[in-house]
Amino acid sequence: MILQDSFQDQIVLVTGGGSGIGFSIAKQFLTNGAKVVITGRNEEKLQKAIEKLQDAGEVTYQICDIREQEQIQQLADYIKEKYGRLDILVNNAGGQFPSLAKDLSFNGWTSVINNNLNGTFYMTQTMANTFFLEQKKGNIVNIIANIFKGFPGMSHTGAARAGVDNLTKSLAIEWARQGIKINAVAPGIIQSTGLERYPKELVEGIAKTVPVNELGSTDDVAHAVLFLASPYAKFITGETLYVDGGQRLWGDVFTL
Ligand SMILES: CCCCC/C=C/C(=O)SCCNC(=O)CCNC(=O)[C@H](O)C(C)(C)COP(=O)(O)OP(=O)(O)OC[C@H]1O[C@@H](n2cnc3c(N)ncnc32)[C@H](O)[C@@H]1OP(=O)(O)O
Ligand SMILES: NC(=O)C1=CN([C@@H]2O[C@H](COP(=O)(O)OP(=O)(O)OC[C@H]3O[C@@H](n4cnc5c(N)ncnc54)[C@H](OP(=O)(O)O)[C@@H]3O)[C@@H](O)[C@H]2O)C=CC1
Repeated sequence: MILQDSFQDQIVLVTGGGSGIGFSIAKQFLTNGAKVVITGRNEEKLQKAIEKLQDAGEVTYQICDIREQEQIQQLADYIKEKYGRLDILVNNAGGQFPSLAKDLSFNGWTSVINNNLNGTFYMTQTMANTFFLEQKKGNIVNIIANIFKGFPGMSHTGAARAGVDNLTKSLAIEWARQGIKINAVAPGIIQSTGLERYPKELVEGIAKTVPVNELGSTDDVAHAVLFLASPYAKFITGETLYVDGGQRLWGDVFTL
């Protein structure tokens, strides 16, 4: 993507940047001149990612569970001390597991809501209060999922991501006059480390359920994120961009 140095020396935070989609987002920002902080819960994973990313530009990591408000404030303090500002937040960290609603324990439901809805809100509010509202400038991109027709088989994450989809619209308006833009990217099925954790029988042949007959790549998602964070999208806010090969419009994601 030609971005004409749009991200030169911009400070970018990518949650869950140690693997998969988040790793590609971090790499693309670095390649386009940004300084990037990646976060996650697993230090070894983050260190390995830094080793692979450091040739592309200035990148550091912080351990931060997005469900832990104290850890999020510590992360904000780290960025404030190191850079004095934050330009772009990518809320990519998240995850869930397949389960029919009837089999979900209350704790299983809560863990997925916490991970994908509450964690995203905690991170967004903390970074807005610490940086964006004071700066009167900021750009937020939330990674959600294909929830266009609901998410049968993963109703917990469907509910959580629909919450983030709507939060994106609300905050786009609440913060529009403060120079803050917020959009979302909804990936379809992406060939990534995350997908490797799903049962084989669910994933086998899944590309056939995608109209374009292939899975997306982590770079496909990263390109959409960079577009929304770039000046090319300066008049776009409160929007969700589907990166799904048309899947939201056609058939089932997986057989129940
Ligand atoms: C095939 C189509 C794919 C569709 C496209 C989507 C793809 C992706 O999003 S891939 C990328 C995402 N990566 C992941 O999803 C990572 C894998 N998931 C997780 O790491 C976890 O599921 C978690 C983060 C969502 C939950 O972690 P945590 O809160 O630490 O969970 P606990 O181990 O404490 O368990 C809490 C609660 O949840 C139940 N549970 C956890 N995993 C499963 C499971 N695989 N199946 C059923 N139930 C599960 C667990 O049993 C606990 O409940 P209780 O037993 O009642 O206490
Ligand atoms: N791959 C796909 O087909 C799709 C993916 N998505 C979403 O895209 C995002 C990236 O997924 P993908 O790259 O595929 O999968 P990964 O599992 O590789 O990435 C998820 C990342 O999030 C981090 N993470 C998860 N929970 C937390 C938490 N509580 N606090 C901090 N970090 C956390 C993980 O790091 P660590 O383990 O170090 O905490 C990991 O780096 C996720 O939100 C996912 O649900 C949505 C639709 C489809």
